[in-house]
Amino acid sequence: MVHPQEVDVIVAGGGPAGCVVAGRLAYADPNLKVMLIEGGANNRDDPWVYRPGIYVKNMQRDGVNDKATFYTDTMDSSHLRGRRSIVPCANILGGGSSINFQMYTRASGSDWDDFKTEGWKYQDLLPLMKRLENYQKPTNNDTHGYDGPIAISNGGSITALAQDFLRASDSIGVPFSDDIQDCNTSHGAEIWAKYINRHTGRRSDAATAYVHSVTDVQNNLFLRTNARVSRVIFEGNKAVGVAYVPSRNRGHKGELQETIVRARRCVVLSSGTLGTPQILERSGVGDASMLKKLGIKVVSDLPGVGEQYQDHYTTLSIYRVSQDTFTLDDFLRGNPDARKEIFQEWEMSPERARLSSNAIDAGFKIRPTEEELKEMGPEFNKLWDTYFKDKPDKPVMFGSIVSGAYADHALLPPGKYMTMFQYLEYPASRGKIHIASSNPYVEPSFDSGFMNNKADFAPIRWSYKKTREVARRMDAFRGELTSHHPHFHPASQAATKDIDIKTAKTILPDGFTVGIHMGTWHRASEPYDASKVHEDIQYTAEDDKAIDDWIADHVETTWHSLGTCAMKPREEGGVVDGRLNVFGTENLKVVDLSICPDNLGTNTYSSALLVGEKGADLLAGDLGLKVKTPHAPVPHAPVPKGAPATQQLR
Ligand SMILES: Cc1cc2nc3c(=O)[nH]c(=O)nc-3n(C[C@H](O)[C@H](O)[C@H](O)COP(=O)(O)OP(=O)(O)OC[C@H]3O[C@@H](n4cnc5c(N)ncnc54)[C@H](O)[C@@H]3O)c2cc1C
Repeated sequence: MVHPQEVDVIVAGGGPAGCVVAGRLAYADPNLKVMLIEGGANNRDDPWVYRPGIYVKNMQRDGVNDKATFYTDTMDSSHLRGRRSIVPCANILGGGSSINFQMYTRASGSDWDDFKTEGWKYQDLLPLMKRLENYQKPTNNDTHGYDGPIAISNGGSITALAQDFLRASDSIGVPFSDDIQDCNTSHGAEIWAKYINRHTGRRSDAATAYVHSVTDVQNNLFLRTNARVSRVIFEGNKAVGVAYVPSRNRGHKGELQETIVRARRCVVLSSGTLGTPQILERSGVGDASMLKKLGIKVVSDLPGVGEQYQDHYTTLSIYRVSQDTFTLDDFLRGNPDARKEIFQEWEMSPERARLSSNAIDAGFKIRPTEEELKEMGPEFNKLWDTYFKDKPDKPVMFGSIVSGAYADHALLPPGKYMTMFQYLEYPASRGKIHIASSNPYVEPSFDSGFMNNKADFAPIRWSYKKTREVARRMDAFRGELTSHHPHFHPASQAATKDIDIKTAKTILPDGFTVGIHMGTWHRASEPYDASKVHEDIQYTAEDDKAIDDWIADHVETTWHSLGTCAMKPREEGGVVDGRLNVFGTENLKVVDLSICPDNLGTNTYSSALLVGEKGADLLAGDLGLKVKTPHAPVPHAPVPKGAPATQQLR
């Protein structure tokens, strides 16, 4: 296909939101010329993308074929005890949806109402939430959709650890529910669904669903990959095109080699929360004084660009499990037999293979009780009163279980593990990102802002205790991997204990040192006793301090960046209006998670798709078009004979 130098609409960035906009518009009108420009490689039919269970590999950083860009704090953070945090974000077509962990959750209804923007209320958005889904699970509420391009299911397998987790959660007061993604439930546990098509076993990424589906049947959607958009081209304040450069700056002795493509109708920026503000600033949209210092001509003075960066915060704690539990550890270690078995299983029947899963099979949303709130200190209580108290649909924390260690296995002792993820859903902390040069190859200045508001410590501390109580009550539990827990004083009642000697002997039956008794390095757990009644661990103020230090040392991104180009009034630091138009410009929209003026209590793929759907409708409205449903047939998603009612028919 010959690439035109001028099209109707340019979409800069091929993440979920960008794929939805480009795909929906191109499908709406075969005469409309749409170009999607993506900084990373094409994801089409890449087995390292579509096989769900190998997602952790995407977090390896080898500098050769990285599927992620790794943003590191520019300065040491005093809130992280001198550490710099790292935020990986996607660098591949499909954006986060090509490399993410495929966990399906949705925001609470009040999250959207809190945007306080006409047309963005929960009830306005519900039809679009349904439009995007091909929900492949049974459900008892009317919030899901069945005819959309994005498949959601339990994947090819669910490990036994999930049931163990759900039973133990129930015993500590988190009840089981068959769907806590109804945009309303804020305290409950469930089998965690996945962005996996249950009929093919493949990841349901946004590029396959929205873009490849259209390029298979029409020729008006032009795709450029490995091309980094450096800036928007303006005539006056009207966007008329973009300039892009090769993503890798290897040729031309480091000189900028820009290619220009013109857009007759609109330029849409969808380069994600960390990419979009950089493009805006390089184009002259941002804080005027900062831009002038960098020698950039100001098009629109918007000091809010790049500010109010938000994420969710993850801590993870790792536990030992019995040797007869199925976990992915041997596969993740690269054990040749485990690898062969799991890959072969996928080749034979991907729809029910263990690789057709992310091994994150269960999770919960939780809110504290009155009693627990009292222990959470004044900073969090203040936030509770203003932010959570009157919004009963907002959870404070998520927790989920991984059947295996989410860690570098070269650094772990032999054995089997489970990981508890704790996610803070509405942090009060804020960060920022700004360019340091007009050159698109120069690293930006980044401050993740993690934990810079003290109110964020108490809920994470609370959820660490909660997930630990769940783990201790699970049948598979065989101790704590002490390196991945707070360093409590050894004499504390809360001190962690590693594997029990009986289980240790099943790991290394011929080991001469298993169970040697020195009393210092290793504190063994009691042997497993199925009839034991567990009392909650009591924590002292010193123990709480140990947990807070551990949080500062280890809290990480949840890869849910949002908020740097907020949709709110200009005088309040807003960057876009309710129709996603950039203030002070014409023909320029932002459509990605950077537009969120407040946080969303969810793993954010669902929200990025929803913002994309809303953006597609708004742009279609501007162009006098209407989005067509159902969307073009999704490649590799055939409907088997005797398709159940929840599968889309084609
Ligand atoms: C490792 C990881 C795990 C995650 N796990 C989950 C999960 O389990 N469940 C869930 O719901 N969500 C998850 N997420 C979050 C979810 O994937 C993101 O919220 C979502 O992808 C955001 O969509 P977006 O369109 O706003 O931006 P992005 O996905 O960030 O897409 C932006 C795109 O723009 C491209 N780009 C950037 N700059 C430029 C430029 N200058 N020129 C051209 N292209 C550019 C990037 O390469 C990228 O493809 C995860 C994300 C990551 C990274």
